Amino acid sequence: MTQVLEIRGLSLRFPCGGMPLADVSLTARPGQILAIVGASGAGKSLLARAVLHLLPPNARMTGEIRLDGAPLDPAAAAALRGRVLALVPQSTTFLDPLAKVGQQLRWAARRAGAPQPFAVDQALARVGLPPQVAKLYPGAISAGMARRVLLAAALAGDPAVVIADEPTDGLDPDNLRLVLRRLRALADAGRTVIVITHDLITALPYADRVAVMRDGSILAEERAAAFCGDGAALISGWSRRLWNALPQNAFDAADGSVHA
Ligand SMILES: Nc1ncnc2c1ncn2[C@@H]1O[C@H](COP(=O)(O)OP(=O)(O)OP(=O)(O)O)[C@@H](O)[C@H]1O
Ligand code: NI
Repeated sequence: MTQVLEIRGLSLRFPCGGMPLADVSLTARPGQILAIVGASGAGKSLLARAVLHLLPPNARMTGEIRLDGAPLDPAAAAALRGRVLALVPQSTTFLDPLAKVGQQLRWAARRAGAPQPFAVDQALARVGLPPQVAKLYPGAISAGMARRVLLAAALAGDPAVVIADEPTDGLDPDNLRLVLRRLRALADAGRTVIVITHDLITALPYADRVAVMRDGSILAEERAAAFCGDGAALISGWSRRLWNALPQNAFDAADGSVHA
């Protein structure tokens, strides 16, 4: 099973200017959750889409992406997408409004080569959804339910590499924990998991490593544990600024400011 995902010197340009990704290098490893955190517009979703070669047609990409050492070019990505390499997209509009949830999960499972018949009820239960949801159209479920349906669809074929783009957005605390625990369990079972989020505080207890992204660049890559305690193990000044902004540290900031 291919699992080590390496991104080297990845840059993205749009013809009308702008460089939404600038020389991004990252490695995601089996058995770990790599959290990619950054503000809105940092380039997190474009990075996810670049890995799967699902970019806007006018995007020009340079750099290298490898899966277990083999180049992940457009042809390789097309062959592996949805099977070995799964994306949980950020937008719930990726659900087909004209097909029932159960049908969409069966499609995802067939595309992924999962054993048939596919156990839709179990797939729903694993993301905290009752079996009746299978019979509903996306228009009849809430945004938080739709997000979990997208997760269930992405996981239908037990992919080796999972990139989840804001998988907890809009979820209540119980379901948020359920989703992150599910992703943690996948990593513990040897899968390679990337969680993209603007919410460091929520992701931190589940992550192994944290990459901090801003304006299309990776500013820092740290062990998640380095954000605990006094943050002395943090390597980068950027990470320290993030650490200062964690609620438990807000009033301990060296300069006394909440927004370090
Ligand atoms: N098709 C496109 N053409 C031009 N610019 C784009 C295009 N898609 C995205 N961008 C720009 O690239 C930047 C990064 O976008 P991206 O969606 O990756 O951000 P993000 O970090 O995922 O933000 P969010 O947290 O809001 O989801 C943004 O400034 C955005 O305007
Ligand atoms: Ni995004």
